[in-house]
Amino acid sequence: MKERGLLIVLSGPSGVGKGTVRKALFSQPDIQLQYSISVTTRKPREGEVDGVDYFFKTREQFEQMIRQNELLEWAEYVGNYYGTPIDYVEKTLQEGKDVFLEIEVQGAMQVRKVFPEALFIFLAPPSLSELRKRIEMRGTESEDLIRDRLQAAKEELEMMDAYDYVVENDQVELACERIKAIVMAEHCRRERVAQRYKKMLEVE
Ligand SMILES: Nc1nc2c(ncn2[C@@H]2O[C@H](COP(=O)(O)OP(=O)(O)O)[C@@H](O)[C@H]2O)c(=O)[nH]1
Ligand SMILES: Nc1ncnc2c1ncn2[C@@H]1O[C@H](COP(=O)(O)OP(=O)(O)O)[C@@H](O)[C@H]1O
Repeated sequence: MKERGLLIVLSGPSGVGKGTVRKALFSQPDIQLQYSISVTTRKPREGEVDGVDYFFKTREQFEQMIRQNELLEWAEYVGNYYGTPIDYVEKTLQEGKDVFLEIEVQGAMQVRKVFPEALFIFLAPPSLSELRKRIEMRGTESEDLIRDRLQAAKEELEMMDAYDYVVENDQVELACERIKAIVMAEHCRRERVAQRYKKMLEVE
């Protein structure tokens, strides 16, 4: 039977650079990850494509997915729903591939209940003022929404101790290298545990 893939969960406040770091990570030839596309009721930003960045749904459609147990986790964040379709995650892990979730903290805590063996990484900003600068620089949100997201950021930062690793996103390339090192180390650890277990069974 094929070994199950590793589930990797990346969280961090809005504007910290999750999307940017993830894209850098996915362009690296020496690490193969499968991105789980989330469902959201948020309106698409300019340039976002349905089925690539998110599956964009109405609130009714989203609530139906909740009722039909189609989501591994979901949360309401700054007035919109976000959730992870469970089928893709389950199927891909079973194929032995690593799955990468980029989700906020409430959802991450729900994932931990279902997949305690997943790897939880929190991407942290160098400072709150740098975080504000990055959200403003991106220019996708109004002043009101920036304020709400910064408020949510403060609550999210309080949750970082619940993660296995905290990675600072001071520079994109460095953050990307750190995450890569964590994933590779976790693979080695799992391999060692599996081998020890196998040996133990051989002896008995
Ligand atoms: N719980 C949960 N959060 C998600 C999911 N997809 C995205 N998010 C998070 O929702 C928050 C808002 O996402 P978005 O509106 O795209 O803003 P951005 O992170 O500032 O680009 C971010 O923290 C995302 O990581 C999901 O499927 N479930
Ligand atoms: N290490 C970094 N240094 C400076 N700017 C960054 C860094 N990482 C990301 N950014 C910029 O910050 C803004 C928010 O990044 P984004 O990836 O959209 O964040 P998130 O997905 O966490 O909301 C973007 O304009 C991005 O180019």
